[in-house]
Amino acid sequence: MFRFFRSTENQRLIVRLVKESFREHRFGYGAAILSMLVVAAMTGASAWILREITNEFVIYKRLDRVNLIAAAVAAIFIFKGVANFVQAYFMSRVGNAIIADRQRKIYDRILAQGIEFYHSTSSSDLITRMTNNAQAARSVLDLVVTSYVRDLVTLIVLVAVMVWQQPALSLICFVIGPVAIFGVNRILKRVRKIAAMEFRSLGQIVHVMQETAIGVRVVKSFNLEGAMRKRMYKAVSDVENRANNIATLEAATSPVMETLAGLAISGAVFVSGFLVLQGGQMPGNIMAFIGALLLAYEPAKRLARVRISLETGIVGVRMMFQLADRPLTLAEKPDAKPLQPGPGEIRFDGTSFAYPESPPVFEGFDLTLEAGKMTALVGPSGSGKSTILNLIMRMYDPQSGRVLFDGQDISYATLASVREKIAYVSQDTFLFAGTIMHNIRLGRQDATDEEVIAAAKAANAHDFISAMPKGYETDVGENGALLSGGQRQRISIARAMLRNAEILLLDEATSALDAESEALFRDALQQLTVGRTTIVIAHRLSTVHQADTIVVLEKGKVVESGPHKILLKQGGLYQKLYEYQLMP
Ligand SMILES: Nc1ncnc2c1ncn2[C@@H]1O[C@H](COP(=O)(O)OP(=O)(O)OP(=O)(O)O)[C@@H](O)[C@H]1O
Repeated sequence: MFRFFRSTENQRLIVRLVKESFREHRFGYGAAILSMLVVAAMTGASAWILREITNEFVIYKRLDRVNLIAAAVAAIFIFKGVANFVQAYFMSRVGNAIIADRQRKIYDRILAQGIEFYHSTSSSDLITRMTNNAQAARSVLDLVVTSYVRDLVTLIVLVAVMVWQQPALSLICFVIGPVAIFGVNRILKRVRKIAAMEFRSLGQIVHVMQETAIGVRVVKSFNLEGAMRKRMYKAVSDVENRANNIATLEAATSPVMETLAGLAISGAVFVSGFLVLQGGQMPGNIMAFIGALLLAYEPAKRLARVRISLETGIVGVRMMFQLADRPLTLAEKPDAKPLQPGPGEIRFDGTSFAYPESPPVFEGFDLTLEAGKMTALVGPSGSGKSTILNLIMRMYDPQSGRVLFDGQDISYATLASVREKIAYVSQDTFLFAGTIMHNIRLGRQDATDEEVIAAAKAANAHDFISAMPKGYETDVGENGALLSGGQRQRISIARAMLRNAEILLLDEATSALDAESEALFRDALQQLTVGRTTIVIAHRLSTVHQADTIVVLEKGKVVESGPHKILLKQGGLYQKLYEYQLMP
């Protein structure tokens, strides 16, 4: 136990966890700790009463004390029972509250992170953290409180009883204790290593499960069941083996402890025999001593093993704090102000940008996107089209230069005010679990049912929605799996319609829609773009025709810009792309 406090990293983690949690749950922990003290005192009293029973009944033959002592025994156990209940009640209340608090905190932190964080962290890792780390925090706190308060105080009380009754005999405990701690510590290092590996394997199980569910079409069509099964079985066996290893190591502490306890108790019994039979000691004192020694065994065993039990939980707590301490990849400036309304002009002014650990995409990039007009971005793959949308949405901040909305630098604005101005229709439409009504309403959460229906009508989605048996209350399935690609796209347009934002960003879908769906989609889009600053990554000839300006990008530079007809006549990159790439 004492060595535990020398392990500085674990100590730091636990002190931080205890500080944060005790601050928030003062009352619950206070009540639990008080009742633990009562439990400890009652355990001491139950050893003590053995002395009274033996001396008063056997030696002094005091019939008049029988009632009193019997009542005292009953009182000790009733008090102990009630205190145990109070302790368990508050510990589980606080424990559950801690899991909930931690999950909220972990989620808030993940949610506050910028998109870069999500690119560098696997979703299975996040899911495992959410479930495991909060649980780990609870187990560590439970262990710390029960071991270092209940068990430690019980042990101190019992040792006090022992010393009081038989000071010389008590020395046995002071010899055996350190030997036990030394034996257990040797096992500890191995447990630590295995616990970390077990966590990684758990993450792997979630990861493979997720890939199976998301990639089910590929898994089935390429007959990948065997390969996936192999990966899953390996992860499952890894967890099984590691859990077995930890259990074996934990169990290995038992023979050590039992042997030492056996030696201590038999030594004490041996010496006591002489003390009573030849030394004239009162047998009651010896009974109280042996009683205390026997009662001390369980809390002492738990205390000696506490570090091993803590090890698995600490892995999760460490990960939880790593997440909490990870700086936000994109944070608002402390004095960030909301953007003022304006017509919706967007300007890149000497903007330089590179993704983390990647070469620059833009260097000193200038571009003005006119308010209320439609600009189509075209260019070869990797030329920077999606990056322009990312910078407008402020998914990233440029390393130098500015992105301005109506003359206001968006990196000094609040994130919410930037995103409020934008409606984004992405190529891979994402629908959330729930009904069609719910999914469209995500565009503007205070919209009435009538407004949602109006948006769906404008997006040419109303007819197919009404034709469904449950209409707007139809469940879309996971990520809209129960709808067709064209239907999903029109729902995402309805969502953007409802948002009614100044700026519309459109990563136009390349997926082949049938002719009718495409016509409906294009028509819906046309309605959506009226009067808004629209920037579209164009893959369709029709969209390029519709655009007021076409900006042709190549390797992060604007190489041509202007209306379709003029660019086509110039015979440059646009004409080439138009002929080879954009022709349907
Ligand atoms: N998250 C990222 N991290 C690192 N590099 C990235 C990231 N996203 C894009 N890039 C790189 O930035 C450059 C510009 O990519 P961008 O996605 O803007 O091109 P694009 O013109 O939209 O291409 P496409 O038409 O293929 O979608 C490319 O070289 C790409 O490899």
